[in-house]
Amino acid sequence: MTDSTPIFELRGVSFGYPGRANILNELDFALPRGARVGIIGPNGAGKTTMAHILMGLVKPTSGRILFRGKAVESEDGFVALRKAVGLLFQNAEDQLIFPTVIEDVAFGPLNAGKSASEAKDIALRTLASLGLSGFEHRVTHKLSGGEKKLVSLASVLAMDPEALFLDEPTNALDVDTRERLVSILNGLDKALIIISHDWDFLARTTHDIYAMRNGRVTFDGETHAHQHIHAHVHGTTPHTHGE
Ligand SMILES: Nc1ncnc2c1ncn2[C@@H]1O[C@H](COP(=O)(O)OP(=O)(O)OP(=O)(O)O)[C@@H](O)[C@H]1O
Repeated sequence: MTDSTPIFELRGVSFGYPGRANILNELDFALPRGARVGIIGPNGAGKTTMAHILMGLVKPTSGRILFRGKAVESEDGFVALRKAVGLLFQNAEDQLIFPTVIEDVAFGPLNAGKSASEAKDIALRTLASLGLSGFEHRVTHKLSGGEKKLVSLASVLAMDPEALFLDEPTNALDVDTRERLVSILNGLDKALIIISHDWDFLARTTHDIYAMRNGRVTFDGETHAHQHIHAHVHGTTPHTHGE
């Protein structure tokens, strides 16, 4: 692997759910090291499915997944990929499976072979880095939606992945929690790939925008130069960031 080898690649990936037409058609996508990428596309376009195929949770009908330049051909390969690329699920409930916060956040490090005390230390440090000190003994299912999202993120960051894949992270977040997420993500030295309908969020956290259409992902431009519409001082007038 060289510095220019992407962290992961999807090559010629096609997929359709049983009995339905293909939603991914010969899709190609690569995430370079250190890249910060947004993915947009209409509801039902297949963005979440693409994320799940990458992580080995759904098997493509055809095509290949490469991790650090090598084809992933076994569950062990996907285990290694999932350590390096942390997926933040669209629904925090899919991520948080234990009764308490500390158990959820320590699970990844424990599973990766850390001792119980090392895993606990990592979990406490990760929670503190997200402003969640004191949350460790909270009951997970009693947290608010925004708190669950941040604890989910802590459980992913505790694995210290090289890249984060976030699936619609701002859904149902209030303004303050969304702002917190922007500043957390901008403080991370990691590659990012973010699926979102939230233009303003993508403009503030990513550099390149890709669009999913007709089962493929294509480069749509740099975020700062992208014309778009969102709730903003510009109202609904299309504008360029930096204006
Ligand atoms: N397990 C499943 N079985 C059958 N169809 C499914 C399944 N999961 C998703 N789909 C369908 O596949 C299509 C793509 O879904 P997917 O969640 O990947 O889209 P998306 O681009 O992430 O959409 P959104 O922006 O609404 O989250 C949708 O029509 C969805 O209903």
